[in-house]
Amino acid sequence: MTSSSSSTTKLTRSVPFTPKRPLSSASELPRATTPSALNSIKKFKATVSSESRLRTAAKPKSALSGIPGSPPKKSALDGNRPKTPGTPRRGGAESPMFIASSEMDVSRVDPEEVLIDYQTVEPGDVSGEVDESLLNDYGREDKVLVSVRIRPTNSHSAWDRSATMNRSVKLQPQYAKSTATPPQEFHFDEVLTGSENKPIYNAVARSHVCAAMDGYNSVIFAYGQTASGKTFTLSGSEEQPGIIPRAMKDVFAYIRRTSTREYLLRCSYIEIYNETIYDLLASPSSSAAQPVQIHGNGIMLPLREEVVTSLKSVKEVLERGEGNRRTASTDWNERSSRSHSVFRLVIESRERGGDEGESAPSGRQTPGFRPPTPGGPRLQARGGKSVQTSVLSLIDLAGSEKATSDKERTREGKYINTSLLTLGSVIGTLAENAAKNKKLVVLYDHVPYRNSKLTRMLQPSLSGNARISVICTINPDPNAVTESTSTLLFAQRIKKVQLNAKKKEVLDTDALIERYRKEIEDLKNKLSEREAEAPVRNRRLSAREQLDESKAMKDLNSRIQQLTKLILTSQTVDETKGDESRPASPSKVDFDMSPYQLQQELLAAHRQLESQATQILSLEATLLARPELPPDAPESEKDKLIGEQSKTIRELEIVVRGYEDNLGEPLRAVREDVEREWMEKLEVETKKREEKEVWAAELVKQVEKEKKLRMKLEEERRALAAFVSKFDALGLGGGSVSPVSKVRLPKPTPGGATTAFAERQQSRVSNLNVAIAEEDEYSPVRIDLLSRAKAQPSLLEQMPEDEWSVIEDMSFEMTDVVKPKPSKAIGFIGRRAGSPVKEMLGQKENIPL
Ligand SMILES: Nc1ncnc2c1ncn2[C@@H]1O[C@H](COP(=O)(O)OP(=O)(O)OP(=O)(O)O)[C@@H](O)[C@H]1O
Repeated sequence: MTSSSSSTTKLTRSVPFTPKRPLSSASELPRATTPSALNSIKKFKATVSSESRLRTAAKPKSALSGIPGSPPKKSALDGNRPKTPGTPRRGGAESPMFIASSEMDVSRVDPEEVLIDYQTVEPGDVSGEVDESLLNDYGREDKVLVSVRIRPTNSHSAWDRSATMNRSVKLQPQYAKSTATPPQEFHFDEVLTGSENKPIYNAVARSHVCAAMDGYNSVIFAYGQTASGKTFTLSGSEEQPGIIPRAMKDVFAYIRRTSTREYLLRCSYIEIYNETIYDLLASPSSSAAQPVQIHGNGIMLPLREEVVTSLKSVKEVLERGEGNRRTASTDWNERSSRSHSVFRLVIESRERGGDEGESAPSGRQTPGFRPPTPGGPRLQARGGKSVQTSVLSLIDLAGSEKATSDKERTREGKYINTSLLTLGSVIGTLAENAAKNKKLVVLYDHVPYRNSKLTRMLQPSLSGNARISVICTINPDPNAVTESTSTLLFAQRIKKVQLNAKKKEVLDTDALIERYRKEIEDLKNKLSEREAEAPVRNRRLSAREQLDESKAMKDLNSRIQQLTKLILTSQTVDETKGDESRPASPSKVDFDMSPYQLQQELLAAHRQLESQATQILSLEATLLARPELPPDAPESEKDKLIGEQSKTIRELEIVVRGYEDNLGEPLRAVREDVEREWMEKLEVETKKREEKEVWAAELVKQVEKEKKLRMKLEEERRALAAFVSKFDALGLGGGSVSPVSKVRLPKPTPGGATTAFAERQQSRVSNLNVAIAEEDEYSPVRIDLLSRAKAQPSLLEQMPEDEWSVIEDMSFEMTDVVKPKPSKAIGFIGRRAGSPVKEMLGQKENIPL
């Protein structure tokens, strides 16, 4: 924390910087030692002050000289933990202290890079190197630590910060509104600049992180105009990790080095967008359906809190929350935070050893940190174990801004500006009240906390129960002088706010760590009871029951292990690291695997189980963290709770219904498509069928007709046969010689009666076909009859052969003697039959041919 000369030296070197938006054009002194990652950043040079007044006076070279690789300072090794700022030496105070909300922006964090494992923590990053005198100073004054960070610029800076020991900033006279009065000079704890985040963290945040680990609520927030560098300061970049990743690294480093205590960490991540609080760790749908509400004493519900046991798990939480954050491109910032974001780490800790049957390990001591004595002598005397609960809140406020060209951005800007304005007036009132307090005025002004979600959430912290560090970021461009002045005035006001943070160190049976510890003890007792009874009991039990019993004992054991794992100690923190380096589990069991590989497989499986168990416990914790109403609570409160829960259920139902509808819709659409397609096909088929039915009816009609014709023909055939018989009788009868008898009937020849008859038949069929054709040109019957007519043998052909033989016998020859005379009747048939048979047949008028 101490701003040493070394750090100063470092900071005064020119630092590269490329603002994402074109702020200015000129560049100042480029820095040769710039990390390559910052290549895209335009170069600039700015002098930096990272020293505080007292620090400079007391220890010109201290903590910051202990950058990576530096050995711990002697004072640290003495075991005298430096006091965190504002620490009131009132150990064991039981005054109620509630969790304050906190905000932080992680949008630029690359956890992979910044969340370095605690084992690789550089000595310079260890909290123990914080300068004790500095911490004492901040603690004694109980003031907010106010720093200003001037963003590097490529153009001319409107602000001069080198006036007074780099702790003050003054507007250059040529940019002042009036030349009559010289510009005001602003004084702060730190006035910093440059693109390096490490000195910023050391100067403005480290002491507060340590204070949180020591049991004080701590709030660190960045305030300033949009695009002035708030997110860069809190989250940083891959090359320049900001306060959040550095703070998390310090938390684990602190645990690793504090062998006398055990810790339980859980974190949450929220954002305030358009005056609604969203849980960034819940799914976006449930977070939207059920926004977080602030209840009495700043308690937020429903809020998802996740137990974290390693930097890796913090990284996961940060990544998840970051993914859900709202950022957008504005006129001033390519990726502007459109909401206030709060990352909170709840730290529960208690002294190790004693009732949990563990002795304090002989681990390394945090350099410069004396193990805390929880509860103080009073609690110790009671024989209880006090639990410390504190919250570290890291807040990235959305930037104050003018109206933008985008309608939606302007609407967001309105909410942002309103909440920042409320924050300003709250701070103003608090500062006035602090002044009145000094003057022993009893009547205080009302503080308008409730005028915005942000101030409501910050109420517990702002009303004094937290260590606060504010980093006000300003854009040094001459065209941003108005906004920068406004930011500096805010910073000046907040400096006057009086704090009185206290540790919450009580016999808290509700603390999660205590509940877990208690559960572990109960489980251990159960396990040892079972183990003691095992020899006797096993004799009575069947093999099956013995198996069940051993499984139950295994379950007990694994639950104990899971719970134990959540409680972090200087030793388990190391174990967590070990777990993370294990290889991933192979998906299939390979019997050719070596025993070592199998063991690794087993370990990976165990790890997976444990992480699931951790998740379950985390959820249990969330469940338990919900407020419980005592049985004697007023009915109105019960009704309110029931009402809220029913509302939640209803909202969830709506969400579920929405999902169902969304799922059902495509199915309905598919069904309709299929039905439509098949309906069309069905219609076509129905039409075809109807046509075929008509066709079939026509066929039946024609067949009937044909049948009738056939019957007629049959009659004719019979008549003809009868006639032929009669004719035969005529030819053979009486023995008398008649002119006829002299006639020798010729055998029918193809050119004779048979042919004539066949021709007639053919002609009849043709006539018939013509008739049909006239009726229906396309009648199937016509075609059928034609084909049949061709295939149909003539009546004579159908005549049995023996009958033909009769006719053959009857055959006669036409002689000149008996030459039939042409008659009308004969003429009737004679037009086509020239044979004698035809002529004779033609005499039979009743035979239609
Ligand atoms: N000290 C700095 N050194 C180098 N780059 C910086 C610095 N401060 C800000 N920047 C760059 O300027 C741009 C805007 O910064 P940043 O997003 O942090 O602004 P902001 O105040 O968070 O804006 P908003 O309120 O709109 O979210 C970013 O590209 C960032 O990397």
